[in-house]
Amino acid sequence: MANPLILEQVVKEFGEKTAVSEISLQVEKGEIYGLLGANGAGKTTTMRMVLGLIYPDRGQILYHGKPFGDELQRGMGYLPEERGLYPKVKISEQIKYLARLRGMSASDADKSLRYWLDRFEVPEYYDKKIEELSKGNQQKMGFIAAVVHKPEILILDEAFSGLDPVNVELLKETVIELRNAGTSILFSTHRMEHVEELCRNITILDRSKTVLQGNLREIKKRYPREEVILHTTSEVNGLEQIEGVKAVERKERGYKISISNVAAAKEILRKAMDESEVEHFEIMEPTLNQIFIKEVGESNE
Ligand SMILES: Nc1ncnc2c1ncn2[C@@H]1O[C@H](COP(=O)(O)OP(=O)(O)OP(=O)(O)O)[C@@H](O)[C@H]1O
Repeated sequence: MANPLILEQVVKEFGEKTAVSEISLQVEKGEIYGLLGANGAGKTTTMRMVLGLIYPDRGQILYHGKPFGDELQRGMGYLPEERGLYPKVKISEQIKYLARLRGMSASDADKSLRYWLDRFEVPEYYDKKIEELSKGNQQKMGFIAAVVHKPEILILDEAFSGLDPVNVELLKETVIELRNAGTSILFSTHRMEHVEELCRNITILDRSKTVLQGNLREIKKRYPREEVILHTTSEVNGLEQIEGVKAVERKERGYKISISNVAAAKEILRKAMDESEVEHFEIMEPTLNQIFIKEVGESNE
């Protein structure tokens, strides 16, 4: 069966401005796909096209192998970056209304809404208005509005921004549960650690263009390891003098050392073992944050 969501060379222009140029990607069933990029890179525009809110100028978007149609909208959920719910309407009214629009029966919509309010430990919000809630709690209601009808494809644009750490964890757990239940999730964020935790495949956009794409594990393997973490029982002198060592940072429990080649790492370990006792030695994989800055930073220079 075709993947739930496929973008093929999708282009969007606003007048002279190309917001998205030839993006291609595929989101599989039960995966969280990361869409990353600096401000203005084209993430929201891409998501709005996936939702059928705006149309591509070229290329195509396929849902289970088919182009966009009314019935498809029912299978999608969207948490917009900006808040999308009416401030003065009762939460239960508007979320149930949205669920019914997307094909749920009144009783299923009610059941599902109550399930989610309980899940987020705020059953009393059923009778409240959005304007009565804090910003973070409004965001949680936006999330419920996106998932209340059990969509197959879920679009999350900066879903965790503005939430406190406890609520970030809560939403993260929920997103993982939805993925495990088979939901295909297109996820945009500026928080690289969330991508590292959640996403299998990623696309990094830079000023409308795809600059990096693929499986996150494999991408990380392609980048050189340029950092060593070393913990020893006593001080090790002269690490800076080793060939290939670029910088040595003293940390609470040892050293963080930037290197330009693997030979330097071996030499660091040898010296540390000669002069002290090594408690921990690790040649670190680059973080996604470092990769992002490398790709997006360099092309902006
Ligand atoms: N309706 C529009 N009319 C004209 N230009 C637009 C429109 N929507 C987006 N753009 C432009 O397209 C580019 C991509 O914008 P988009 O909102 O997709 O970026 P983004 O990656 O979501 O950024 P951010 O991280 O800041 O949310 C920007 O330069 C933006 O100014």
